[in-house]
Amino acid sequence: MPQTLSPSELSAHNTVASLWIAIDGDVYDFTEFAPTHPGGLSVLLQHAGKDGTAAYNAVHSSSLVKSILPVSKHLGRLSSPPPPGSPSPSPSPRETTPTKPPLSSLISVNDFRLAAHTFLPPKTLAFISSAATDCHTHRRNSTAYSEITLRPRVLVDVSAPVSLKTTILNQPVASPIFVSPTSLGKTVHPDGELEIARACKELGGVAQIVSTSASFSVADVVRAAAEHPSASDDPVPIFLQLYVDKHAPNTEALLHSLTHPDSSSTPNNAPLIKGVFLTVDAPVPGKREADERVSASASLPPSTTTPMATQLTPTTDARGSALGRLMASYISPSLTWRRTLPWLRARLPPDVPLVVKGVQTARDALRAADAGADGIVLSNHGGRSLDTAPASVLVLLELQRCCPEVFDRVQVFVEGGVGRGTDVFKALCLGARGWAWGGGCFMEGVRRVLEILNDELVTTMKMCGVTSLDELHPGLLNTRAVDHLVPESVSEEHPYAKWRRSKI
Ligand SMILES: Cc1cc2nc3c(=O)[nH]c(=O)nc-3n(C[C@H](O)[C@H](O)[C@H](O)COP(=O)(O)O)c2cc1C
Repeated sequence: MPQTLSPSELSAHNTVASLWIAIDGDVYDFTEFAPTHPGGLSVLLQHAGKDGTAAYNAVHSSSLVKSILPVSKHLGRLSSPPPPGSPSPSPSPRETTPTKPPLSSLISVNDFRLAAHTFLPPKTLAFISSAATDCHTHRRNSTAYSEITLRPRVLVDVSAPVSLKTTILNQPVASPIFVSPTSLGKTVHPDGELEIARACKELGGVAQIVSTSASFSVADVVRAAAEHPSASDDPVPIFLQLYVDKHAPNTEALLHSLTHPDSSSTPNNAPLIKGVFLTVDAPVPGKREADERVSASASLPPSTTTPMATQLTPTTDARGSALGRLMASYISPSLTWRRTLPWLRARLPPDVPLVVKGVQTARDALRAADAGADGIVLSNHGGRSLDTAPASVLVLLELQRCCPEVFDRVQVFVEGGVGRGTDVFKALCLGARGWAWGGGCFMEGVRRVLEILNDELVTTMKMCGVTSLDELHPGLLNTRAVDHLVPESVSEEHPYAKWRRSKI
């Protein structure tokens, strides 16, 4: 006999920490599922603690909820189900004035992600948290790490302090963890990318990659870092993430301005950037349905300008309102290994490294090395581009299995799967030089997030019996649970399925 729950019991569970919704008279606990809801957490929050029957039935079949949630999450029957869509007795968090939780109460990256869902405006949230179609890659980026287990060494003296200092593309940095480019920083924080630069400085010089579609120019970001008072005087290495413009002269002008600045911007007219990360995993925008669904006018901050890219006004079209898609229409879809890399190389001073961001196979890692790239980022845009592309840590394993020599030819970085210090540890053990974090989602507390990740990395190292980054190696991991998912050769043929023209 199922338990009976009253509407007031239901209404008490109206937050990300405890998120219950009634559907067709049954009460379900969505708390664990909510962060991975393909339509976005914010939609579930709108119905948290209430009867969501009408909204649910408008988009889902009645059986779906039962197949998605385990039986244990079906909590019981609602005693007197209110008519669909009727207001709940107590207001949901969305109906009250949202307040930001104190930073000190957030102690993990996931805490930040959940907190963002409680106070960011719907459109901002949809833009930063959405991923492509069913979000499989987005999820697998992190679950693949959890399938890889650690092999700790015990009774090792780990009393020595751990230094995370290393180099990235010849630049000294305070940590192998650095900040990925995320566009339109102002949608999250009025100072957007400037705030990230300040945090990177306070942490003793963490590398920051600034998006072509950033809310501030690279020159502004460099200045913000330089002018920010901080106990550490170590410089913040700032890199440009490059989307090549359909109108190539725009890109040429941008690169020229960053590599040949006037003396008012940098001493000795040195390049403003320490390198260029060319993004190659988004020749066309991914289909991010949560972003398409929320109207462009839904509480978007007034300023969504991109000083380094073609200006566009977010709007709505027949496919929806995705900010990511509408703002990306300046990006060229016609880049190639043969034309684009030599063209870019010729436009950069020899000491400004070029990195290919978005490599997803061993074959393309070799192509990047052959094309003279200095580094590659194994990335799928955080699952925002092509759903069911492989989790990036699996591509790292693919390189180890199929073309280990590539680690001697280019610096290999990994990103995707915002997570834990243990994830960073695993990527470093597998030969990654650095691990980039998609910082845009949490601009507000970027310093604290980086501190948490660094702290978790150090704890993991000590628990595994190592006190220096040089001591990390694959033998500290057990990858058997995912080894069967890793391709066995760089061949681009399928291992057994053969293409044949139909004879029928
Ligand atoms: C809000 C947002 C904006 C992004 N903008 C860009 C961008 O302008 N250029 C780019 O190369 N990648 C962009 N990315 C992808 C990130 O650089 C990175 O690949 C991804 O966030 C890594 O996955 P993670 O978020 O799971 O750490 C963006 C990601 C997010 C979440």
